Parts: sequence; C-alpha cells; structure tokens
Amino acid sequence: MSAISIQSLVKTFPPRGNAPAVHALDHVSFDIGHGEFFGLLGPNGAGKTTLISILAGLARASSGSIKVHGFDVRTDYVQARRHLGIVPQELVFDPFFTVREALRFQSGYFGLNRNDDWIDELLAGLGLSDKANANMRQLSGGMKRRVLVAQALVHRPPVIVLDEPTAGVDVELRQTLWHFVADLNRKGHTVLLTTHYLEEAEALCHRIAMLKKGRVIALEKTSTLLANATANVLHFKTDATLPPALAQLARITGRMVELPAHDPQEIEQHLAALRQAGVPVEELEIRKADLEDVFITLMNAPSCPTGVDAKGVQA
Ligand SMILES: Nc1ncnc2c1ncn2[C@@H]1O[C@H](COP(=O)(O)OP(=O)(O)OP(=O)(O)O)[C@@H](O)[C@H]1O
Repeated sequence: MSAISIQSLVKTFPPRGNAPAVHALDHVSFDIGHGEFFGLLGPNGAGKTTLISILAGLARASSGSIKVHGFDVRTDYVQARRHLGIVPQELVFDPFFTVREALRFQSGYFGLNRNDDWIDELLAGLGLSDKANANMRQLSGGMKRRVLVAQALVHRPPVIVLDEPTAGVDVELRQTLWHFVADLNRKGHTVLLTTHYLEEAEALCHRIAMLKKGRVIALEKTSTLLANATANVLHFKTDATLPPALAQLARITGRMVELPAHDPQEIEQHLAALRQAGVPVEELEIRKADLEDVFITLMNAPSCPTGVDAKGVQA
C-alpha cells in the first residue's frame, strides 16, 4: 500500500459564460511510497493546486480516485484526513486567536485535548516559542506561515503536503522550514511538495512528477531526470540581441543568457553562431544542466512523457 495513490484523476471545470471548460487534471496517475520526499512541479495553471484541493477534500474529482494510506479521500474522508497534514498556499487564519490557541483549536478538531507537549515541540522546531501567546494578527507573514506548518502537524500526520510553502518567504525562514521538514522526512514522514523553486526540489525531492496542462509529462527519480538532461549549459552575459535561432533555445534573464548544449560540438556551434552575429560575450562558462534546465526542456518539448505511459502510469 502506498502513502498516496492517485488513479486516473480527472477534474474538469465546466464552461462558464464565454469561457470554455477547463481540463485541470487529465487522467493523472502516480503513487507516492511511504517515507518518500516527492515533488509535484509544473508551471502556473498546470493543475497542482487542483490536485492538492482534491487530496484535502476541498474539491471533488470529476472521476478517478486518491487514497491516503489506503483510505479514499471521498468515501473514507475522516480516516484519509487523519493521515494528512496540509500546509495551504494561502495564509488563512483566525486573527482573534493566539498562536497556542490556534494550535489547540486545530488539535481539538482531531479530538486531541491534551496536546501541549507536542505543540511546544512544534513551536520550538519552527522557532515560534516566543510567539506562543502572540495574537495571530500581530505576526509577520513569515511567522504566520510557520504557524500554518505547525497547524498542519498538530495531529502528527504520517503524510505532509506542502503547497508552495516558500512563496515570498525570506532565506532564513526557508532554511528553518527545510531543516524542519527534512528532519520529519528522516523520521519517516512522507512529504509531498509543490514549489516553483526548482533548486529546492532538486535538493530535497527523491522523486518528481511534472505536470503540464493537467497531464503528467515526467515521473522519475530526481537523479534520473538530471542524468537524462542535456549535458551542458553555456552560460554568459551580453548586452547584444541574440540571433533568432539561438534566442529560441536560450533562457534569458536580463543580461544573462543560458544555452543548452548536448555535446562539445554543439558548444562550438553556438560559439561560432555568436561570433558570426557579432555578439560580444562576458563571463563565459560551461556548467552541468540542473533541474531548471530539465524543467524548461520538458515544458517546451512536444508531448513526450518521461517515465510514464500514455495514461500517465509509471513505466
Ligand atoms: N474554480 C475554478 N474554475 C475554473 N477553472 C479553474 C478553477 N480553479 C482552477 N481552474 C483552472 O484549472 C487549471 C489548473 O489550475 P491550478 O490552480 O490547479 O494550477 P497550479 O498548477 O496550481 O498553478 P499555480 O502554480 O499558478 O498555483 C488552470 O487553468 C486554472 O485556471
């Protein structure tokens, strides 16, 4: 039995006014094993939040199923929910509670009345001990996010779901959060993470599913995705405009240009094309491809799933 099992999940939002129907999830299937740190990646609108909303019981699938520790999130909601700790993307909280009251209230929701020892442990682990009696509305955005993490964990769920937990969060909180979550994972908790920070996904996730327009287009170990990637990236800065053939391949951030290259010959071809177009380059270096390169290559490729068959089932 898997920690999370997703079978041919479909979510279609019906047409509204002039807007056509949206196929937010199109036969998504994958399993997450016990103790895995699993990344769900995809561009805006790929379907990540829709999938997590169905998992959390906040939205209903059009067809297909999700099970948590064998419990169907629809037909066995209470049991499925007990096994899940969900850290939502949005900062939702009751402004009138103190931090401790919010955590006690959430504990009560799961029938846990004497939970203060665990609440104290959570507060300490998340650097919140000195905020225990602060009112929620007095906390900074980053502190509120820490409380949301603690809230998700009050009932010691074996599966933790984090929906973009580091969006708009400073470096220090990111580090605290990752240290804390990685530790929980080492202790055996399963983690499902969605993030737009691919460096974090590369560093933390054992396995990754990439969604594009509601379909799984890659489902692999992180190491396999990286090993199969374009071998090298030509990295440089320039003020000039690239010739169109190169611009099409490049990732351009301000003055910084990154060009994927499969082999030394292709690096030489790129350099020759730049010389021919009179593009001056500064700080030229060649580096190994990272997860962001893999992500961009897969998202720009015509539909060609990696590690999945046509129905989204793992090979
Ligand atoms: N309530 C809704 N009604 C109609 N369409 C919706 C609704 N919620 C989401 N969608 C659409 O479903 C698709 C998937 O959206 P979703 O929010 O799941 O993507 P996402 O991968 O989480 O994106 P992001 O990274 O921006 O959070 C999008 O096209 C979105 O516009």
